[in-house]
Amino acid sequence: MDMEDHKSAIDYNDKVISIKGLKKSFGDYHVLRGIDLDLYKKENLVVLGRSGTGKSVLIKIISGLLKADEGQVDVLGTDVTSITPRDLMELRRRIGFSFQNSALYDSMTVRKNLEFPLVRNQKNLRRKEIDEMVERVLEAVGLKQTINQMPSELSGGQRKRIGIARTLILRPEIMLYDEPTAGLDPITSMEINNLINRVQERFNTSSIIITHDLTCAKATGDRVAMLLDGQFQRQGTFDEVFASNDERVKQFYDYNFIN
Ligand SMILES: Nc1ncnc2c1ncn2[C@@H]1O[C@H](COP(=O)(O)OP(=O)(O)OP(=O)(O)O)[C@@H](O)[C@H]1O
Repeated sequence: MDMEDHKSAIDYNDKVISIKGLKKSFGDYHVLRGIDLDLYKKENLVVLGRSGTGKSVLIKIISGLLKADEGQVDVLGTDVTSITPRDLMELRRRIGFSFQNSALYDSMTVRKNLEFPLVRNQKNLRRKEIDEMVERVLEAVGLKQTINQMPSELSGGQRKRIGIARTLILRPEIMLYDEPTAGLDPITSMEINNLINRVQERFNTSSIIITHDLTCAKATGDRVAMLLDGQFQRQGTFDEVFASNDERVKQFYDYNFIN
């Protein structure tokens, strides 16, 4: 990392997400049973939880794709539980999604893939501005040399990084990463973890990182929150969360630490 890369200070006076008493059920199944969670400006928050505990449901509620049954969900100063469709669209532009299925367009070069969201969202950009923005995000993910390549010529890790670059080009204030290291080998995973941290520093983003890769959690999380039985039972630094005698926490640690 170069000299200008240093961890930006988290601003604990600025909550970008504030969730209180969030509940969500599907029929008789109570997935989220009273969630309280804050995300601060420039913070990386890792959400841990076993498969099926409601991590994706939580992200969908934050991004307005699912409605909460109860509770308050403030995102960038707006309550998404009572938002109009138009305001929701505006809000979504300020959020970057890095999801497992956010695939690149196979028939377009890296450059075209990166231009795509820009050209669609900001109609009046000049060629020079577009080129500069593409180069800036490519540089940020360390893949300038791939600009004219096709996605099929890239490794899985490189494709993931280009996907993150494509999200960054719209300058999101919040980044949501869903299983960012799933399916990647340990070294490639480490590169993605470093990138998540670099994005936070360079772009001053606040992030929620959903994972069950504990190496990723430890490397990226300023704070870790563990979802157990529909609630965040434990929140704190990685070490604080796992310094627990709770059998469920111990079990999670034993089965998920890949290294
Ligand atoms: N639209 C829906 N309708 C009915 N049930 C749903 C719906 N969405 C999610 N669920 C249920 O809610 C529970 C939590 O799902 P969710 O996808 O949030 O889990 P997760 O923690 O993200 O798990 P994973 O790590 O496997 O992705 C699951 O039991 C799922 O079947």
